[in-house]
Amino acid sequence: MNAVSKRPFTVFVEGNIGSGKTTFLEHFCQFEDITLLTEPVEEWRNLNGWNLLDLMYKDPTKWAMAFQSYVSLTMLDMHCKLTPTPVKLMERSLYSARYCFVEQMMRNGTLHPAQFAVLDEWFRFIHHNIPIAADLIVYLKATPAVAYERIKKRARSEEQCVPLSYLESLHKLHEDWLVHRTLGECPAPVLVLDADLDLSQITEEYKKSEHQILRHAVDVVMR
Ligand SMILES: Cc1cc2cn([C@H]3C[C@H](O)[C@@H](CO)O3)c(=O)nc2[nH]1
Repeated sequence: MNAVSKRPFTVFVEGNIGSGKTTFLEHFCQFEDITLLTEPVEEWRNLNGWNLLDLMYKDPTKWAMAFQSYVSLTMLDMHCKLTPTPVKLMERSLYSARYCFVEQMMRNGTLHPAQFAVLDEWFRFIHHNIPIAADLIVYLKATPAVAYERIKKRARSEEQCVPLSYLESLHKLHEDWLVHRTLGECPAPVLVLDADLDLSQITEEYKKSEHQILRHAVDVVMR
């Protein structure tokens, strides 16, 4: 009788550009009972030699559709990845793809309504036909000004042209989706963390999520 493998406790780590998701995920590297799936930015920067991220930021109206189509494919790949561990932490999801980034690009006219309709249809089809598990959403809530400063400091070349106004509208979409619940569907309970805290204080903030996450990682003795 082969053991029926329970699906892993799945966490989406959501937040604006520069909200500190990578730093948050690195905090959980220490636990071997957790599989970390970080955002496949390197795949977006090199698809058969094409840097779709750069193309999108350089000419959004021309490349947003191709970029968001590919982002959705890579996110679906992450959702479908089988993990050997009882806990799976994903950076972002098909939900933030649809309700934050695609929504933002439709509202600011970067995506033509017909292009938006195609991306929305893909999202609906996947959402209704492929089980995309979520047990908890950790929302790293950062004020746009703090996120903006971090982006400048991180200096990812493609992002240097991202204006504060873009972060402000993305922030509002995250708030509507995860806090006010006025946009789209929220697939799991949301734990909001204060992502404005700087590195020294933020580890304390992370510990708030440790309990909710690690209690599903069988071999970790709680501190
Ligand atoms: C799901 C999803 C993630 C994601 C990231 N991005 C951008 C924001 C950042 O500049 C970079 C890495 O997150 O990619 C985007 O435009 N659309 C996205 N959709």
